[in-house]
Amino acid sequence: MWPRLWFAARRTAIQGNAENALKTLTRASSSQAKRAEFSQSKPTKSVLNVEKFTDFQLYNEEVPQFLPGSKEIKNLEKALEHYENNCEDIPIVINGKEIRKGQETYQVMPHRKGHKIAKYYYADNATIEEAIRASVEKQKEWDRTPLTKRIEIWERAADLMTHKYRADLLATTMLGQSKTVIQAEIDSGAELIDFVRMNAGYLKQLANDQPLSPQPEITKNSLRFRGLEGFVAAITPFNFTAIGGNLAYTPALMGCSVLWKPSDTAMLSNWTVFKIMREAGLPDGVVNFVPAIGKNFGDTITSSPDLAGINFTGSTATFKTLWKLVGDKIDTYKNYPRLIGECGGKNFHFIHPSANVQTAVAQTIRSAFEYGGQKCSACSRLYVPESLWESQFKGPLIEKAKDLQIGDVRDIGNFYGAVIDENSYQRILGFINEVKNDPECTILAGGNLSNLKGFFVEPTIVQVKDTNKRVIRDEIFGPVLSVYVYKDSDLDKTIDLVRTATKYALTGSVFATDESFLKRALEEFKHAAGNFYINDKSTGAVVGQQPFGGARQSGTNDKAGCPFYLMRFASMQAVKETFVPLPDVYYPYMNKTNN
Ligand SMILES: NC(=O)c1ccc[n+]([C@@H]2O[C@H](COP(=O)([O-])OP(=O)(O)OC[C@H]3O[C@@H](n4cnc5c(N)ncnc54)[C@H](O)[C@@H]3O)[C@@H](O)[C@H]2O)c1
Ligand SMILES: N[C@@H](CCC=O)C(=O)O
Repeated sequence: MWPRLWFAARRTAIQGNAENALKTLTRASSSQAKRAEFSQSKPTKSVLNVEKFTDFQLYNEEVPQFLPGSKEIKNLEKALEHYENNCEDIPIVINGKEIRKGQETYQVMPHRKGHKIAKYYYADNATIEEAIRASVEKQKEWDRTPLTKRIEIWERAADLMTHKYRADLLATTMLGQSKTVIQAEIDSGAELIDFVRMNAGYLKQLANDQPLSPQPEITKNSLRFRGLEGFVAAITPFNFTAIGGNLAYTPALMGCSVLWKPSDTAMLSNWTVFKIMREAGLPDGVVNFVPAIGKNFGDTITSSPDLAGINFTGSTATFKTLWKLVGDKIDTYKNYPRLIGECGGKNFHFIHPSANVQTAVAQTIRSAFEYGGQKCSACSRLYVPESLWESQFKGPLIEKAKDLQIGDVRDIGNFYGAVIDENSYQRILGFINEVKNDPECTILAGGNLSNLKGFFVEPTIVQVKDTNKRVIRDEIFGPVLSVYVYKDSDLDKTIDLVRTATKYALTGSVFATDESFLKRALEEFKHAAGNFYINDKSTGAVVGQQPFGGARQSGTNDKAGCPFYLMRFASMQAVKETFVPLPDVYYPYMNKTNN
């Protein structure tokens, strides 16, 4: 009796009449009551609460104008005064405990290298291990925190960053990373706030996207988010405060616990982000602040069986080192560690003979020299056709580069400040000396450097005759632009060259008004850039508008600034809940009844 009623109920439900299906089930369950020892007597209810969201805050933060006398300028001036005159003592923070021990180190202002703005401590291996243990413990608890609660913290943090602490974020980024006010704002203001607010919005969208449950009275299917079991190491670069915040806190939003190793040369701004997240209500231990010597940190985290992921942005060489360490120890981990790495670039501007020259020149100057070329997306190789070069392009390009003023970032007339540190200065000097000694390279602008007061490098333009030169092939990460002038009749050959000349594939732009060429360019450069621009510069991706990342040696292309990025830090669990009993094993066609 019972199985027939059960299958009848299923059939009715499949036909869409849920109410009748339930009535049939009720009859079935009453006939079943006598055999309660085999099965439940009535349908059960769902025990899994799947949170649903309706309000998604998906909008970009407005960039203020910073006009003289404006409120934002007054606030900024005050904050700059404060951070210039108070050397902050930054601790290691593990599970809320502030630790001030280990090798003492200082962060200086790159444009005034004698001026210290922060003192911090390198965690030794034992301290890194302590942070790992604390993170692994915390993850179990944090992962049970409802999404709604986490999202509230992120939205509160975005508000704190927008209002109360915006000037602090900007000032610490300007002084510590030598950014002009506008470069600091598009990074530690707008982009950081966008990451924090929009990632919370993306999580709501993702959580709403639940699997099919065609017979919800009988079976409910759900997908629930789990953080990565163990800990995630966020290893972050100097050049974007926003990247530090995104790399450390997006895994946390998704239920992971994190060891954040900030860059030595972005310590003060990254510490400011950490403090804001703490004030917003993030429980202790979810993100642990662990400055350390890179190699010690890399060796220690990859030696832990609990390593669940590495969220890295920085140079290709460092990422490869980490990948190799993980590969060597793959048999020791409890999970397969997720490896997320956004790395270097050698980004191109390709000028077609039909291009609007004025735009192409202006966009190239901005892309190559804003923040002294220290964006992974900066244009560092320019291809110009012979038909435009001497007659229209070369003069304005050189003139504009020579016109750029560089110096202290507090002087608003300066286009950029200093490069980040002595290492960077010496690397750039190496490239410039190489081209000075190479008869196949001509310096068209700049080429002078000074590290007396700070690490200053003039905007430098180098024309190369041979595209195999290191200066047009390797990442320099400084204000050095290489130009190759191609014969108009060699268009096809040059396209090929642009595509294959480097190992990177991060960003690239084409400038043209010829539509058929632009359509062709979309195909030709499909794998040459993760972020591709038409008649726009290769820098300046906006969260939610141009999700960011490149392939080949430029990284794992996980596209920060869109919902897919969040999924890298989630290990989903599919849950099927069945509300009706199954008392027997037979199918109707078997024509068997229960005893
Ligand atoms: N693709 C992107 O989205 C993106 C964005 C920003 C910067 N970048 C790239 O970042 C680089 C510049 O940043 P950087 O100079 O800070 O890079 P970096 O590789 O020198 O350092 C990045 C981080 O790795 C740490 N580190 C160094 N050696 C380590 C090791 N052995 N183990 C573990 N950690 C180690 C550093 O201390 C720092 O925190 C450029 O190559 C740039 O193109 C890429
Ligand atoms: N997302 C930034 C680059 C970040 C890397 O340095 C841009 O698009 O310019």
